[in-house]
Amino acid sequence: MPTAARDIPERNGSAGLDRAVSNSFDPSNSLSQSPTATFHSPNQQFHAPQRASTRELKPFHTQDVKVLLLENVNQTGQTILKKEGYQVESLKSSLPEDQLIEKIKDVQVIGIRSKTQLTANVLKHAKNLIVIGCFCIGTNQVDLKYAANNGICVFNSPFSNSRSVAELMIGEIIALARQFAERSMELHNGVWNKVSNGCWEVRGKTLGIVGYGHVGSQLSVLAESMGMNVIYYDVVNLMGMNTSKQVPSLEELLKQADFVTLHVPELEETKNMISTAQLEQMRNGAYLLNASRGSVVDIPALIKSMQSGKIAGAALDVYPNEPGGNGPGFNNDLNTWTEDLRNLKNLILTPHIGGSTEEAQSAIGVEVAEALVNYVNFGTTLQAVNMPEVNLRSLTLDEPNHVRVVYIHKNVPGVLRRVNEILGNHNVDKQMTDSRGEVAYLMADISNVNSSEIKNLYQSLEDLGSRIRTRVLY
Ligand SMILES: NC(=O)C1=CN([C@@H]2O[C@H](COP(=O)(O)OP(=O)(O)OC[C@H]3O[C@@H](n4cnc5c(N)ncnc54)[C@H](O)[C@@H]3O)[C@@H](O)[C@H]2O)C=CC1
Ligand SMILES: O=C(O)C(=O)COP(=O)(O)O
Repeated sequence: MPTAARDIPERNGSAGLDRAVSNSFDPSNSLSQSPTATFHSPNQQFHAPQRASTRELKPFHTQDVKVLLLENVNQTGQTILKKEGYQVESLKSSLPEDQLIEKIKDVQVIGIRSKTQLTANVLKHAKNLIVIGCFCIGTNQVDLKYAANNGICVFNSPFSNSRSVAELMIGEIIALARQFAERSMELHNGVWNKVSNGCWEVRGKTLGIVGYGHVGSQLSVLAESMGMNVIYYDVVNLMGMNTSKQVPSLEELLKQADFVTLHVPELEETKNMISTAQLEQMRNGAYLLNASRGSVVDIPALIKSMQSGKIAGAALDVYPNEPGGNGPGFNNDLNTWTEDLRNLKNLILTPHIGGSTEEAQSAIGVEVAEALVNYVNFGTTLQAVNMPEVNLRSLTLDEPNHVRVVYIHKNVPGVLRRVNEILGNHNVDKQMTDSRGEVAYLMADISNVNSSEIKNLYQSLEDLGSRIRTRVLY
């Protein structure tokens, strides 16, 4: 388990508690001083949950907070984090594991997209890390359980790129039906090939959506507006948009659909969800689209089905292994079947760009960066994907000697009694606690705390056997 130093930045390898407490008690920033002299109200644009008269809470000087952003996180997100005073390093691509391990040792905050793998092996080196921001929808690239059990909160952006993915699917459905990519490639090579054979309108055709969540349901509306019939399969019973209809099994969907499009998360159950048997169940001359995760389709099986003519076309945006950055690299070294795939006709290959639009990326940048700031500065876990959602009304400027205690602990009996014995010498103004699996999250605002008492308060909580992480914000 991490030591106390995890929660607070270290310098020159020394444990950070003394420094954090003394740093936070810069004489000009003393709790005993006038609150208006000490605290200023947070910038409303970036602290949506806070109100104008609320007080900023900082665990340490914000300029000590180090943030590593990978995979070209949008400028909107970078701006928000820099405005807080955090030290932000932003790289355009992901990092190989050994370099990632070196970098992650230093930072309190990391921001990634779909490529960077934050496995238990990487996270065990992240001794100072308190929060991960996935600037995307998927969180399969993070070991969420390991993170929670080690007090690292994870946030994502649940729907800001859903529309972009749905629009890409619409473009690709028409492109496949008209063999558009093929004709364009031929003409780029100087070949005029005017054909109608095997080219169709999409009106009146059936679209089968697998996974009717944020992306699937958006796509459903767009497809119906082009006159397509929409059916969908999902493990959850969901109300269909407009006249779309849920079917009881994947097999039923595959038998009926002219176009099959996949929008499920990467899970054990969705691995190779479309393989030889499922491709056989599809209609002759049907089309397959995958913009979910590369593991969902058995690509060698798809190659065979396309070579035999059973599947008339496909569009792939995601692959089991994807390059770490832009440039050459989509070859057999990455996935052994890449050359066979590249040689197929009526196959649209895109480099995981489903969510890559200006609109989506700038919205995601704001959403995730705000969640990170609210977590670092205020302990708020609203919208967290691996921790219970806990928030308290903000402390105001009228509450000068207040401290916010955040205590992440093992979800075992008797912890609250012991925590409240420690907090009990002060007035607990408000408290919220919730649990998710093995981890519980407690937030309490307590009053009448002298600066000299904070270190003891922190240490007493740290000494409890149930402790995962303690943060004292004031
Ligand atoms: N290509 C790209 O750039 C992007 C890819 N994605 C991928 O698309 C996936 C879906 O995104 P959203 O629609 O936002 O997710 P979502 O969570 O809103 O919807 C997923 C749906 O799949 C269903 N589902 C789960 N397991 C299933 C199973 N075994 N069979 C059938 N249905 C199942 C769920 O019940 C849910 O309704 C994400 O998890 C992500 O991996 C998301 C955004 C961009
Ligand atoms: O949002 C997702 O889950 C995606 O797959 C998009 O990922 P990206 O941000 O483009 O790496």
